[in-house]
Amino acid sequence: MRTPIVIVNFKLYEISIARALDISKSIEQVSRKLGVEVALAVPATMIREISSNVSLPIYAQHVDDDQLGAHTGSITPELIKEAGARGTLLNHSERRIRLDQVANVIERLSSLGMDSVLCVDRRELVAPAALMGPTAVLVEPPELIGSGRSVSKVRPEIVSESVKAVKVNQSVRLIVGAGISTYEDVIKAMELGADGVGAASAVMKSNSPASVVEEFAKAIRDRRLAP
Ligand SMILES: O=C(CO)COP(=O)(O)O
Repeated sequence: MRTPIVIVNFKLYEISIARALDISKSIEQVSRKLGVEVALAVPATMIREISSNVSLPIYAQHVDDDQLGAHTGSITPELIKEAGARGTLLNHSERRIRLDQVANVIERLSSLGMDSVLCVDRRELVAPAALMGPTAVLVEPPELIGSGRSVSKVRPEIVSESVKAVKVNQSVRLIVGAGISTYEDVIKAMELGADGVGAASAVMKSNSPASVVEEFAKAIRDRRLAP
């Protein structure tokens, strides 16, 4: 995973693959223009089409720990890799997995050379999550998700304390999300030491998703250029 990074979680805000592909291509142009890494977490049914047409890292939004065999409806690390994904969100507050499966799924993803973004809902879980060795920990207080009130603005201590906590494992990045909506939200997160931001509704509910991502990317670029 290249950081700093913007992870756009499409969630279920778009069900048309054609429209999701248009959004992805326009975000790809922004990423290229500003030289800022952007990953897209898309519904599993869209991974193949979008990863085949967009050079950005495409992530799944969830994977199961099921093994090959008699399992119905499972989405596994092997399946999303076959579809062209470079990684996945894991244990998102809207799609939890059993805690006893997290370490094994991270190991399976790592053995496939895939990124794992392990989601936690509070700063106290950042250190234990980092010790499981994911690529990144994404901390998102559920009460702020979809609120338009950003964690970096209304709960900056969650960001600063998570930045400290993640250092128990030097190889793990710290990404923050929930309510991230503006240039200022992103630059504040970066100033507090985050390696990136995760966002969904501000991007996907906008009439111009790429324009919102452009503001986020400008904040990351400007922070990088700051003395
Ligand atoms: O869940 C999130 C990203 O995974 C954050 O959602 P919002 O950006 O809509 O607050």
